Amino acid sequence: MELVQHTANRTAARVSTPGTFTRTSLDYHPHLHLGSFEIGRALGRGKFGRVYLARHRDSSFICALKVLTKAQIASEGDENLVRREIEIHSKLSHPGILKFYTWFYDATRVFLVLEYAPGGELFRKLQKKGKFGEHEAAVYVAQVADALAYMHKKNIMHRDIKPENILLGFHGEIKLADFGYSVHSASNLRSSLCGTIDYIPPEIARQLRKVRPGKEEFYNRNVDLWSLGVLAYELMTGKPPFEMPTREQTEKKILTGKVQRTGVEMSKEAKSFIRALLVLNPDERLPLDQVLEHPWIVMHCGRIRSSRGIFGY
Ligand SMILES: Nc1ncnc2c1ncn2[C@@H]1O[C@H](COP(=O)(O)OP(=O)(O)OP(=O)(O)O)[C@@H](O)[C@H]1O
Repeated sequence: MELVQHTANRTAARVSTPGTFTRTSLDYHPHLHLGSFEIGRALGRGKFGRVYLARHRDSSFICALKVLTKAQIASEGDENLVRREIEIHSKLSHPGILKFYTWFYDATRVFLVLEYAPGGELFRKLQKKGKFGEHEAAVYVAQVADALAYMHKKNIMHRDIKPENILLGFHGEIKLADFGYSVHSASNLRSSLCGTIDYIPPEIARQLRKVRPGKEEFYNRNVDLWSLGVLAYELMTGKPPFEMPTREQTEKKILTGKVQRTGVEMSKEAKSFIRALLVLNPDERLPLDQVLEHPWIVMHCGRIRSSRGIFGY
């Protein structure tokens, strides 16, 4: 399978804490091992290893097996990232979120048993099509908003919303994935740096640029609202709104909050939707419940009262 090429300036800034990888009792499955699965084609490659299509031999259940190499995790000092991905992902159950079934490990690898998303990455589909029409974009954005509303209710923020982290199910429905940067927002405030440069909100860009050295800048779950606005813009235009030739210029542009003009025609509802989310002050961004009530969403998806409504379950 051809591997996904991320655009050059889509580099992630990461902060990680060293530690050792140990199992958590949660969702650990003591009876599974690699031999329990028939391994099929490679679905893709991530930072720590490959993902394969797999079939559980006893039940014939089809799934995706994400194989992480412990040595690779350790060499990057990313044990906490992986531990967090498992802890958070295993707590989530929503039709718009890729299911995390279980995990196990051997001497050299950690295996995550995940729902198989046959539609692949939304990023690939966007690359192929160039951009989506407003209706298709609104349907995707509404589904992501619905999944985020579920996560935020559980006090978890995703922090890494972007088309690369949105997979597609059998019917083309979204399956939010990649919870390495997600975090419980019990205090509602976290100050670690994360995310991909095009999608980072100004409150994080400011930290990256150390505009206020010595002063710790906090952020909360409203980071996901900004990223949702970036997603809506990119799906409709094919380009993220603050994309610039260099990372530094992109960060500066994000801090202005002024989106690029494109030749792409957009309805006034779509513009108003993006404007309501790409707001510099995190507290003034359109809250998720109002996102689903926004005229742009309502005109394309109808009124969505619950996750049942949008996913038709
Ligand atoms: N459940 C799945 N169903 C179908 N394809 C998948 C699934 N999980 C991953 N993939 C494919 O495999 C690729 C690698 O996934 P993986 O989650 O390991 O890494 P990533 O998200 O691209 O990067 P990173 O390692 O930085 O998190 C994805 O880009 C996707 O194309």
